[in-house]
Amino acid sequence: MFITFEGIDGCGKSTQARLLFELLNKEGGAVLTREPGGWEGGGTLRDIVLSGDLRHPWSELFLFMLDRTEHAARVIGPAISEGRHVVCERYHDSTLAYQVWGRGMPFEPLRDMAKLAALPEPDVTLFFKIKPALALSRVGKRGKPDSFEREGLAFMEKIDRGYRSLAEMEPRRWAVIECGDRNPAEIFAQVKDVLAERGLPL
Ligand SMILES: Nc1ncnc2c1ncn2[C@@H]1O[C@H](COP(=O)(O)OP(=O)(O)OP(=O)(O)O)[C@@H](O)[C@H]1O
Ligand SMILES: Cc1cn([C@H]2C[C@H](O)[C@@H](COP(=O)(O)O)O2)c(=O)[nH]c1=O
Repeated sequence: MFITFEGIDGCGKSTQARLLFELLNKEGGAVLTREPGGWEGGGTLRDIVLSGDLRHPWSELFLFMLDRTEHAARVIGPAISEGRHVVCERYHDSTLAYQVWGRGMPFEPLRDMAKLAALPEPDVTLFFKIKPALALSRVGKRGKPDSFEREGLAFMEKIDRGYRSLAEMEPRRWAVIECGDRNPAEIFAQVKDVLAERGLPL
């Protein structure tokens, strides 16, 4: 199964993705990956796109797409073909939430890029829904924020609206995980319930 994890910065995706990966990988074979940068060579691209140095929104978009197409070709596609479970932090929906709702780029052309590039479609997308102020307060306690985290609360509220809209558009693929102020174990229990409902009992 190809499972993507989505949500604003600091929502808890990495924490939950790791818990799921550890469970799925008990007998080996599962893949835990992320965007941007989840392929050999992707680290440099990640540094550039998160640096805040790019001057045109389309440069940012093209770098995220370049990262994704290589990631799909080198990591995600082969793993799916081998029948492995793939747990991926962020995927094309991050582009829709951040570049469309966040940066104001056009929805339909960006949505259609995934089909044009023949990207693998996720079986399930988990949206970790959290109050933007709470997520940002967690991000603030971490080290140096990246360029998106530095955009602040109003920006994260736009991204949050984007994710809510995307989840409403495709309820068969998306599952909303209400994080509230629950601890990681409580949230993970809901992740397992949702995946069981979607055909992956854990
Ligand atoms: N349920 C939770 N309750 C309290 N703190 C949490 C919870 N889940 C994660 N955290 C903490 O919040 C911070 C952000 O969590 P995490 O890195 O998992 O989020 P993320 O969505 O992957 O963030 P980003 O997208 O910015 O990398 C971390 O310090 C993590 O330990
Ligand atoms: C894939 C992707 C990511 N982003 C943004 C979202 C985050 O602010 C950063 C990635 O940082 P994280 O700590 O790994 O979550 O990049 C984006 O704007 N568009 C995308 O397609």
